[in-house]
Formats: sequence, structure tokens, C-alpha cells
Amino acid sequence: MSLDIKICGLSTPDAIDAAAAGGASHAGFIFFERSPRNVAPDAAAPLAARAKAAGVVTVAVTVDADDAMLDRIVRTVRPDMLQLHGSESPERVAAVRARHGLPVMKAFAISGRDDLKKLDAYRGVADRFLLDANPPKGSDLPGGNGVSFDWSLLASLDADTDYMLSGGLDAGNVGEALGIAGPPGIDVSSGVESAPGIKDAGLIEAFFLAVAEAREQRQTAALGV
Ligand SMILES: O=C(O)c1ccccc1N[C@@H]1O[C@H](COP(=O)(O)O)[C@@H](O)[C@H]1O
Repeated sequence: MSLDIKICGLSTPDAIDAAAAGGASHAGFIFFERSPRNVAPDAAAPLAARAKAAGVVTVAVTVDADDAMLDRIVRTVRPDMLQLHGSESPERVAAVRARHGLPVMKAFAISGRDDLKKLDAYRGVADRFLLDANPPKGSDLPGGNGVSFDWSLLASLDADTDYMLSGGLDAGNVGEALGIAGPPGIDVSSGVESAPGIKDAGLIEAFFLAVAEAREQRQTAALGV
């Protein structure tokens, strides 16, 4: 089974290259001023072009952005996909998708089974889901907090739900997350940073190695070797 891997919060050519070299399927760029990973559209444009040239799908991450901001990002950065990480309604997701003609990944904060029911109103509207942890109390950010949720909750998701598992992943826990949830995609940001907003090529490489190791182990176990 294939696995999409998104490295999020990229802001330098070196980090793009490390993500692409490791085999990232998606590269995320944060357009949210309060984030230490925030990039201006003008600065993100050449980075996104670099990721695209390496065959990586580019994702613009926004939080309750208005049309003017989304217009500017789409015009300048030309992302392949939009990630809506705020409290966007199903109607807003549909409107954004129609206005820009781009696939939309809608993010949800998960802390219990009831949170997964919220996805239902977005089925057939969002192209994909991103399931993240609830931000810790007092956090200024809706994502990128390095916090995980109970991955076993995902066992109750419909098998055909297309999502990325996100929140607090790193090289040390991604194998366990894959084993418990078996997601179609994973997303990491602070787990591959040496400090908030500073991506570390060594940590990115370690993350991909941990994913490869875990997948190999699962394959071996499935074959009963
Ligand atoms: O990373 C941010 O600063 C951010 C800001 C605003 C919205 C979303 C953000 N990040 C998203 O959250 C996930 C999880 O991050 P982490 O791995 O727990 O640090 C990240 O991949 C982004 O999609």
C-alpha cells in the first residue's frame, strides 16, 4: 500500500531538497503570521517551484483565510493543493475549492470519537482530510504544536476515508503511528525541526528512515517471514 508523506512548514531551499531527497510526496508552506513557519507568498513562490521541479506536490496551508489572501497565495505561489487548517465550514470549503479550482485538504483537531463525526459534513466536499491533535491550552497555533492524539481512535474511521495523520510525529514514534492507524498519508512539521521553524536535514532524513524501517517490518510480518 502506498503512503503519502508530507513535510510541512518548509521555508528554505535546503529543507526542500532534504524533503525531496527523502521521498516526500507533499511539501507544505505555512501562510499564517503567528507561526514561526510563516512564509510570505513572494518568498514561498521559488521554494514551491523548487519542490514542484523535484516532483513534489505543493500545499498552501492557511487558517480561515479570506478570498483576498487566498487569491494572492494562489496567484503568487501556484500551489497544487490548499490545506484549510481553521474552522472553515463545509460551504466555505466548497467555495474555496470552486474559486481556485484546486483540491482542498480540510484539517480537523481530534481528541475523541465525536471529533471524527465532524468529517461527515465534509465528505464529498473536501478532497482529503488532515487529522491533527487539539492544540494545547494557551497555544497560539491551530497546528504545528508537536502534540499527538490517540491514534487508536482512527480504527473507527470508514476504510475509504482519505486522510493524512498529523500531530507530533517524529522519527521516534512514526513507526508506532503507522502500526496503529495504518493511514494513507502522514504529515510532520515540528518533529523534523531543531528549533521552532528551523527544519533540520538530519531529522528529515531520520524521519524517512524510520518510516521505511517500519514499513519493511510490517511487510515482513505480513508475509509471515
Ligand atoms: O506548523 C504550523 O505552524 C501551523 C500553523 C498553522 C496551521 C497549521 C500548522 N501546521 C500544521 O500542523 C501539522 C502538525 O504539526 P506538528 O507535526 O505537530 O508540528 C503540520 O504538519 C501542519 O500541517
